[in-house]
Amino acid sequence: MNIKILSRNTQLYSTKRLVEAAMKRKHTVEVVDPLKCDIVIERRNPNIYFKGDYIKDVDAIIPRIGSSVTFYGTAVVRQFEMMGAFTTTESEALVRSRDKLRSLQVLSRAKIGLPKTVFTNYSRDVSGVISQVGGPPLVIKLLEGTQGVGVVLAETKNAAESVIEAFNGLQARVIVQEFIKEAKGADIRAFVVDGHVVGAMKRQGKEGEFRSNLHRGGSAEAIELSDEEEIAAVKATKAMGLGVAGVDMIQSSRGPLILEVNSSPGLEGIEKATGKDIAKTIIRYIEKHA
Ligand SMILES: Nc1ncnc2c1ncn2[C@@H]1O[C@H](COP(=O)(O)OP(=O)(O)OP(=O)(O)O)[C@@H](O)[C@H]1O
Ligand SMILES: [Mg+2]
Ligand SMILES: [Mg+2]
Repeated sequence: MNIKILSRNTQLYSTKRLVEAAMKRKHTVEVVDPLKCDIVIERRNPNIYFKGDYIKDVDAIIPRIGSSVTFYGTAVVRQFEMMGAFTTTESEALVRSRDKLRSLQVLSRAKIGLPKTVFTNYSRDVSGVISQVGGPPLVIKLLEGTQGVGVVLAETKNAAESVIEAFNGLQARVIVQEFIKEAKGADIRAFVVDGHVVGAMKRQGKEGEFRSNLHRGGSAEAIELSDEEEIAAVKATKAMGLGVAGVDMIQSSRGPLILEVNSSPGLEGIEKATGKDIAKTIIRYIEKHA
């Protein structure tokens, strides 16, 4: 098959692994920087112009779209869809996943456990918002953060008020969320491909850090999910409409709670923690569906 990996950087671990896995299975594979693609639109003839030529006969694409280029990256994914290529991440699902508020709305309708979350447009009544989520300590998140940046723990009412007011002053939209203390700075990343959990790890934040993100210095180890956790991860991925997803959840006293569903989850952490060939699993998923 002719597979394109949409990625800005051929040297990234995930990109390299996907290229390697596709080659091993005898596919033709190329890394395409979505920002270097021109989208050509005319009657009944959707095209993409890349490096001086039109891209032709693509069977499948694997979008690896960073959150800073969501708009253009999604347009390129959509164009490949118009050209009839199979995609491991549909453009609609990609956009949906990039907005934490929209994601939580979709997940809540699908009856998936979530930390109680409040979104307010303009918080004249900051203290009302704070009491909605059960008072401090609470978590404040930028709507479009990633890698743990823009996720703040406010331990007192005063701290919560100042942080919310500061973000509002910067015109940054935030959600306010109950803090799940029992998680003790740990979370679970479940990697889902084609409706199945293909690997899972528990991440622990470094000493004194409530965020478990590996980019924030957390450590990871492979774990076996409980049935309840596995069902939650699969259900969340399905609700988001994603073929490949990294589902983040925390263990609470009332069961697993989903924090977010990532649509371009990195392969390095999960492959190193589990020793599994996740890249190959993604290529096999394409072989089954493209
Ligand atoms: N409500 C909460 N209660 C306890 N811990 C939380 C809560 N929300 C987030 N955390 C911790 O903070 C981390 C980062 O939060 P979240 O996943 O929402 O942000 P992110 O910036 O999008 O991260 P990612 O890089 O995984 O996309 C979580 O992995 C978890 O360890
Ligand atoms: Mg995220
Ligand atoms: Mg996360």
